[in-house]
Amino acid sequence: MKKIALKILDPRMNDYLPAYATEGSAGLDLRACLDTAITLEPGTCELIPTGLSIHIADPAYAAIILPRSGLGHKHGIVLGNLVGLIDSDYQGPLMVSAWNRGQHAFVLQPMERLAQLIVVPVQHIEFDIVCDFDESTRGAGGFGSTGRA
Ligand SMILES: O=c1ccn([C@H]2C[C@H](O)[C@@H](COP(=O)(O)OP(=O)(O)OP(=O)(O)O)O2)c(=O)[nH]1
Ligand SMILES: [Mg+2]
Repeated sequence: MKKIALKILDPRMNDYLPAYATEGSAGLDLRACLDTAITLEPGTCELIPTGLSIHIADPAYAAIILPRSGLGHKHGIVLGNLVGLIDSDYQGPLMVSAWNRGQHAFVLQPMERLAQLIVVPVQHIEFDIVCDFDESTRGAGGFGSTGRA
């Protein structure tokens, strides 16, 4: 298994280290490392510390922060940046932008699971500047060009 350096910024996180909930889980839950509950009013966005920092170090990997489906679907709590991208050279605190896109205030409790982190492979590329592409079946068709049903 790939090892990634993890720094525990808040000692309370020792009891809440991110772990895969099941053998097949893709995501590691990230918690709201707060001292007191905060209320996310509808339409507002708050940057929430996770109490952790990671250094992936290997440019062939990145981490992605995603919403939790239950919070997003039932309570409207998603991410202010929609998706968070953690660069392999980032060493700062892992933060979650919590956005209440719903109609009701949401009280976020200290240490509540707020979002999830996945680690994904990344392919660095270089560009080969061309005037024309080799023709593909799709060509420039997009945005529904293949129909709906
Ligand atoms: O949800 C997020 C998104 C980003 N980050 C951290 C890790 C990431 O490596 C860094 C920069 O993120 P990004 O490149 O998406 O933001 P930017 O607005 O382009 O900032 P920068 O100019 O620092 O790259 O911020 C988080 O902690 N949480
Ligand atoms: Mg950036």
